[in-house]
Parts: sequence; structure tokens; C-alpha cells
Amino acid sequence: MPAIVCQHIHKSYHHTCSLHDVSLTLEQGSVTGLLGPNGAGKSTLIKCLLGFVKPDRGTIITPAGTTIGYLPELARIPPSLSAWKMVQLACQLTHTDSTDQISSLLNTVLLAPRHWHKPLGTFSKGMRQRVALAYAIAGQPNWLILDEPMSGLDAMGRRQFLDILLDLNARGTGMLVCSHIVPDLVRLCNRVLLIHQGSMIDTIHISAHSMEEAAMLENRLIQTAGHDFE
Ligand SMILES: Nc1ncnc2c1ncn2[C@@H]1O[C@H](COP(=O)(O)OP(=O)(O)OP(=O)(O)O)[C@@H](O)[C@H]1O
Repeated sequence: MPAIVCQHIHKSYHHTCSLHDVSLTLEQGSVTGLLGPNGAGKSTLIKCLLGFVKPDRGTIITPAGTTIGYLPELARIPPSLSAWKMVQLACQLTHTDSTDQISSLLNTVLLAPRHWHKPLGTFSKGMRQRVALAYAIAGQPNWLILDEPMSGLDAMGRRQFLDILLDLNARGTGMLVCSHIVPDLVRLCNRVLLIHQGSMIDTIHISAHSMEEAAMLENRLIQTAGHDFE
């Protein structure tokens, strides 16, 4: 399938420039990280790609047949609903709400069957986030856009969540992941785009998914953000 392409995107809110001449290509099956200091424009770019926000200028080309699942930073989790019911609702939207499909999704996000019918309000943050991911992938999208997916999860929860994402990617799902957690981005991504003050300033290719690459990327980020305080 052809890539998703953004060309020369500009977006301002009132007099604040959020994105300035941003271009990028997302190849199907790839995992791209978006990294930048607070206020750099990451969420605005995601909202433009999802069609929630209209750029002032520029083009976004989404090939026919593209389907995108979205996991927002703060997914709404109704506390009285069960995991099963929540995923069933998502499946109903795509007319695939068979028992097998719902069980398969809950298994994919590693939720043990003993939790399937418990209210989500009794779940840990990690479990809730995994149910939110099952909701996002219910329509079997070929792309996933994730905004801070591992934020607030403990080490075990982050590892588990990363493993699920790596498994989804191995099965062909392309991803755009916005995160402040550099080691997670390095573990997951093929490349990381560095964004600062609304502009794309660097592309870092990740090959070894190693601690050394994470340290290098973190230094690059601190170098960038450090200039803001000079
Ligand atoms: N709805 C809005 N109205 C006005 N300004 C906005 C709006 N959304 C974003 N902005 C501004 O656009 C700039 C980029 O914000 P954005 O949320 O995209 O950054 P971010 O990189 O996602 O930040 P963070 O890491 O803190 O989530 C900021 O200056 C922000 O204040």
C-alpha cells in the first residue's frame, strides 16, 4: 500500500504558529516516533493527520484503503463498563462483533479472561490502557496513531504494552507514536522525527534499538530543548 504523505503543513492558532512547513512520509508497515519538547507541535500534527484539525496550508495524501486506529493520550474509559462490553461496542461500529473477534482482541492486548467481565473502574492504568488499545484496533486498521501510549505506566506495564505494539507491527500495522519516553521510542521505532517549535528539525534512524541509540537521541533532544532556556 502507498505511503501517507504530508507536504508543507502549516497550522497556527490565533497568532501562535503550531506547525511550520512540516513534510513527512509514513511508509506502510513502518514505525515512526515523534519526539519534541512540550508545545513542539506533536499533537497538532497528529490531529491534522486524523482530520480533527484542518491545516491552514499544505497537503495530506492518504491513499485509498487507509484505515487508522487512534489511541489518544487520555482515552475515555467508562468505569462501569466491562472490558468485554467496551470492545464489543467498538466492534459493533465495524460490524464484526462476534464472540471470537472480541476474545481475539482481548487476547491480543494480553488481558486475562478472568478480567473480561469486570468493570473497567477496578482496573490498573496498564490494564485500562490495553483495553483502550483493543478498542483502537477493533476495526483492524492498517495504521495506528498513538499519543503518549506508555505515559504513567510502570516498568512492567510499559514492557507489556511495547511487546503488544511490536507484535501488531510484525503483523503489518504501521504506526506513528508520539512519546516523551525516549527508550520506548528507540525500542519500537525504525526512525524518530525530532520536532521543535513547529518545525521538523531532524530524522534519526534507529537500527540497533540499543541503549546507546537511546542515549544519543536523549542528548539530541536535550541539546534542542536547552536552547529554549539560553
Ligand atoms: N486548540 C489550541 N488553541 C490554541 N493554541 C493551541 C491549541 N492547540 C495547540 N496550541 C498551541 O500550539 C502549540 C503546539 O501544541 P501541541 O499541543 O501540538 O504541542 P505538543 O508537542 O503536543 O506538546 P506536549 O508535549 O506538551 O503535548 C503550543 O504552543 C500550543 O499552546
